[in-house]
Amino acid sequence: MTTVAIIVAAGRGTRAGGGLPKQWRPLNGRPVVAHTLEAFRGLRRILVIHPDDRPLAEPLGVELVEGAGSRAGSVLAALRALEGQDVTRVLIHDAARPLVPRAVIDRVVAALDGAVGAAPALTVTDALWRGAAHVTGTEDRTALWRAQTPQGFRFDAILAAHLAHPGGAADDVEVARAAGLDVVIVEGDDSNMKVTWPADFARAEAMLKGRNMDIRMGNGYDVHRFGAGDHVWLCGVKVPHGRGLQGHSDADVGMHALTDAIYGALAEGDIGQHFPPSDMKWKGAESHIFLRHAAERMRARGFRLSNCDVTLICERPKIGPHAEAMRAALADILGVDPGIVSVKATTSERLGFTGREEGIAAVATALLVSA
Ligand SMILES: Nc1ccn([C@@H]2O[C@H](COP(=O)(O)OP(=O)(O)OP(=O)(O)O)[C@@H](O)[C@H]2O)c(=O)n1
Ligand SMILES: C[C@](O)(CO)[C@H](O)COP(=O)(O)O
Repeated sequence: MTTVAIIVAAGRGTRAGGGLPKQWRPLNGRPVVAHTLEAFRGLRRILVIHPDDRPLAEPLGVELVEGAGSRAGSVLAALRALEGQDVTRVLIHDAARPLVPRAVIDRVVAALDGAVGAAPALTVTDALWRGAAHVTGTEDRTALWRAQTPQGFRFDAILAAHLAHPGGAADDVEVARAAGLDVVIVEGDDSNMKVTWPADFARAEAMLKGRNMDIRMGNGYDVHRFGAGDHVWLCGVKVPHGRGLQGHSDADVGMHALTDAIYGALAEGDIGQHFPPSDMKWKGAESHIFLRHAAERMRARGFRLSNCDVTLICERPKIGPHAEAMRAALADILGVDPGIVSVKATTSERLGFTGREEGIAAVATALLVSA
């Protein structure tokens, strides 16, 4: 059983405007048609092009067929090119539908096991009105469908149907129906939109970004012991206290936990790996250096911070009066809005090392999303 995907891309995209025909314009950095072809990977693919677009199409490395002045003419050109090649089924798809989910393609293919033709569609969920500037009536929308592609057929049947058709059909299902072929409806998908108007590019890009979104969560934990001193650094704020925190750097336990949470989300180790305590260069270092580095790594990897949450665990100093300043300091270092930075504190009910005031612990979580 040989199934071939015919991707029709010979139109001029006049409604979309923008100079280059819509299928050659970029969507998230790649031509629309490159996304469409990728959706059919694993199948033999034929791309139907306008002769003027050959220089754009050749680098894609797929089989090319030159189309005609109408969509139906372009489809027929591909069908004729496949004649005598032992092709049993074809999936005819608009290049202008780059977001077709694999599940839709699979449903069409599966339905062809028991039918001559199969095509995806969606029910009409909005009311349908008649009229111009004013509503003059409402259409009955029961049994109405919004047609999508790929439209799949037994090869011989659809070739014969196209050869017999007088022209002017909206799609291949119309051609098939005119030849008396039965076409099964399978479930389509909202993301399988056809890029038709200028605003559709932004909509398709947003959908693509949502589909490819990478969400990363990381956590961090740190502890520093109390020693002599008259202040502690916590989340970038100098807090007066009867003792100080000991450490190789300025011992900002909250900032260290947050830095590790970001490294953790990136799966890039921890502070110790990036700034080894054995390296005297970092002796007494201000901890914003570490947090800035983690934030730079985050941005370089194409992520942004969705939110972060730091909890300081200590009996004293009391954190509440400083929490807002800490949020602002962390947000400033990270280059983000303080609204996505949380700093809070808890005691450990006088239990354990924090309860005995031997040191301060901090835990942090960070959520990163692809930018
Ligand atoms: N002569 C044609 C006309 C259309 N198509 C393809 O058929 C699909 C659906 O058509 P449509 O969205 O109408 O594309 P265009 O005809 O390019 O758009 P417009 O009508 O705005 O010019 C598109 O992938 C288009 O490239 C084709 O291969 N050959
Ligand atoms: C083939 C099609 O995409 C199915 O919905 C549609 O018929 C193409 O219509 P257009 O008028 O060429 O935009």
